[in-house]
Amino acid sequence: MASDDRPLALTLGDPSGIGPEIALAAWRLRRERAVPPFQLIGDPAFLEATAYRLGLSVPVAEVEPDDAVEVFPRALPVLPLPSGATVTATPGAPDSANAGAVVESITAAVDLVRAGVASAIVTNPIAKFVLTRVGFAHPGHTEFLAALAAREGREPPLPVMMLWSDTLAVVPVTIHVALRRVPDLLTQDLVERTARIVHADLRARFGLDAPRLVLSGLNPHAGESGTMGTEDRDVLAPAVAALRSEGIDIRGPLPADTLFHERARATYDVALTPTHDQALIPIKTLAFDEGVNVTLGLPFVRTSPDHGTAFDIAGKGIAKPDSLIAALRLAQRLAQSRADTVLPFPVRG
Ligand SMILES: NC(=O)C1=CN([C@@H]2O[C@H](COP(=O)(O)OP(=O)(O)OC[C@H]3O[C@@H](n4cnc5c(N)ncnc54)[C@H](O)[C@@H]3O)[C@@H](O)[C@H]2O)C=CC1
Ligand SMILES: NCC(=O)COP(=O)(O)O
Repeated sequence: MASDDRPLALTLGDPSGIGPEIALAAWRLRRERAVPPFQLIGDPAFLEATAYRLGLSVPVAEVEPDDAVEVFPRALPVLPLPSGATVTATPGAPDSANAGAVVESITAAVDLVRAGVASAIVTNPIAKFVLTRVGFAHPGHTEFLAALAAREGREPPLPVMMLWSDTLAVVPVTIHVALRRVPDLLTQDLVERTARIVHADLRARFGLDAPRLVLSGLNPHAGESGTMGTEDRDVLAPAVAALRSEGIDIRGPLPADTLFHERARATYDVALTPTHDQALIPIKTLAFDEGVNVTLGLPFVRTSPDHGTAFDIAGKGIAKPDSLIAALRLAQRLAQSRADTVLPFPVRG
């Protein structure tokens, strides 16, 4: 089967969050917004009940993996969980009783992609604490998917989180870790490996011949020559020098506070930052509804909306499906990408 013909695998996410309702909304907008065919991996009866509760006329069809594309125009295809687990959930009230189903949906999506039945994975948001309190060992999808991608006897790949939009693309070098741990984790090796993956994936999957990277500093004023912290001078600058000597177009470390205004954004394709929030605050400010979370460095394509479970609005029917739709569309394009396909990186100056 050609990659164009395969559906995307959409995970359940936290069933008490907005994932199920934005999946229903995305399906309703499939024609208007050219949403590519997807199948949700979960409990068909739960999706049906969610549609009913919200007053949405969405037919839900229980499918086999190969049926989704044919079914998609007329019904939301839902593939039951391999274990047959069912789901009950109260919107806005996360319950670790569903942790097994949430995790199983993710592993099933990876299995579908591995088997060549789905072209890419799109994940609905999970609440990390709901899973970790029942022993889930990974801080997020990004790290879990890398563990699932590991080949026997080999180190798992280094997963790289990129948040992408038409306005800005950003990569946090450290991801889900406490701020106080960042200086220790921010090694020259990590910066270099991260930048190499970003460079390679922007070329191979996003079709950019010569991606322009920048790296922000960790400290105020990128350390002000070592007077406000030494990591910028002693760790980040040598990483940039080494990467440049390999032919990677990267500048930095540059002061983070002046890296995200419009003229600065026109000078690069993607900004790498030492910490999670240095990267995610600007993109969620500029493009919250359109932003997509893409995991680079994996042997398969995975995207996700940029937002979380939004328990505060779950079940109210007001959650916007835009970021999920952007994630579905980007996943399809990346799965089909060839070297001659240039995705709209916004920031070409
Ligand atoms: N990819 C994933 O699985 C992600 C999961 N999370 C998880 O989500 C949980 C909640 O995180 P928060 O920091 O509260 O962020 P959040 O993104 O869930 O919510 C932040 C604010 O944005 C609003 N919002 C989010 N998505 C929206 C949408 N589609 N339409 C309208 N309004 C929307 C919410 O109502 C809330 O006011 C956390 O447990 C976190 O771990 C957060 C980000 C990504
Ligand atoms: N803040 C981004 C986020 O939490 C998404 O994490 P992941 O579940 O995609 O690893």
